[in-house]
Amino acid sequence: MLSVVPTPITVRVPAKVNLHLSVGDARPDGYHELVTVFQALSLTDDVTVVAADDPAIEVKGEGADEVPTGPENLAWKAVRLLAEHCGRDPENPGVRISINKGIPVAGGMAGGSADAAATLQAVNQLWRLELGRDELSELAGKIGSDVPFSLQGGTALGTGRGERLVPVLARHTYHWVIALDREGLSTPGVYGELDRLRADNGNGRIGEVEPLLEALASGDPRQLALLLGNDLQSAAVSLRPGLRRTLRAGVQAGALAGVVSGSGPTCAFLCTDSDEAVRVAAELSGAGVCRTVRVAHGPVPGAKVVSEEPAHRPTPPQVHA
Ligand SMILES: C[C@@](CO)(OP(=O)(O)O)[C@H](O)COP(=O)(O)OP(=O)(O)OC[C@H]1O[C@@H](n2ccc(N)nc2=O)[C@H](O)[C@@H]1O
Ligand SMILES: Nc1ncnc2c1ncn2[C@@H]1O[C@H](COP(=O)(O)OP(=O)(O)O)[C@@H](O)[C@H]1O
Repeated sequence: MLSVVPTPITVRVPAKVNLHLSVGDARPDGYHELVTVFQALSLTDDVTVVAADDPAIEVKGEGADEVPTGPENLAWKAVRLLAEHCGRDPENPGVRISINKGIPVAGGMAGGSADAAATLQAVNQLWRLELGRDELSELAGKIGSDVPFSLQGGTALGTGRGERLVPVLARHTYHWVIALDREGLSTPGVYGELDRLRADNGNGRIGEVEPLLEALASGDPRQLALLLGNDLQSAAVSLRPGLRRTLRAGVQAGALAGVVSGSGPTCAFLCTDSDEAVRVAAELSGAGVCRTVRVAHGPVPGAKVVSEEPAHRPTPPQVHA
């Protein structure tokens, strides 16, 4: 009898930073209406899926210990949703998933969303579903507000919960220094803290998004730096006061500007060019204000298949007796 060696599929997927994150009031469903500009950065996770009788998930790399491997893992949610969508058994999807994390966990850089997006893309190919971009994006939005952007990548304007996207013209590659904190922050916790701060003292709001879109079209990082803004920053700083020091240290080290990424606690610093980013990263890493520092650039593409190789390549062919 002939059996086919299962072919694993690996998808690489980027982190994101919010260049602009304007948060409206809480809606009746508990979500906040957003106007945000996402940019996909070159910190990535790799997600590999392979057909297997015993479904399982394994997580390696940056912060792997903090990532659940059960049904709460967003990659599992993606597999179950796709199985339901195409009439397979969601309890027994016959897929094994391996995640190699380079995106900080609970860092406000959409790592879990990235893994869900990568899994949608990979399983779409594994099961030869041929779902198009719009259909995958609709499924992505059911998993989490950030998941459609992780699929799409680039630079995009997000509205609604953040799931409705329009691509944005970004003329330039931007160079970032990313400061990772010692411990994550909970996204609902940070939104809740913002509501509390606003109820207590009417906490200020960042301005309109149009000037930032113009700065992106001009391609001038100095202009963009002046316009980075995040309504969640005050809430993240309120929960993690040490971030104030981190933000100051990045600018003192020579970054054009710094901003808390999404719900934090990761801070992103925009630099004039790649050499300057390396220099700022070295100085910031010596300042003792964060766990570790990375250099990244953006925009980069969204979730993308990077390999479709045989799992164990004994010697070709892929079919054995
Ligand atoms: C803050 C942002 C900014 O891009 O990113 P992160 O910092 O998490 O990466 C996002 O809004 C996070 O999106 P995501 O992490 O996908 O959130 P979801 O799973 O959809 O929602 C988790 C919880 O966050 C809160 N939430 C999320 C999105 C939104 N527009 N309003 C909200 O209030 C709700 O409490 C919700 O229950
Ligand atoms: N594949 C995954 N990778 C990382 N975290 C995950 C994943 N699936 C579920 N989670 C959970 O989601 C929480 C938020 O993680 P993450 O998406 O990395 O951060 P953020 O929402 O701040 O961008 C984590 O604390 C973890 O418990």
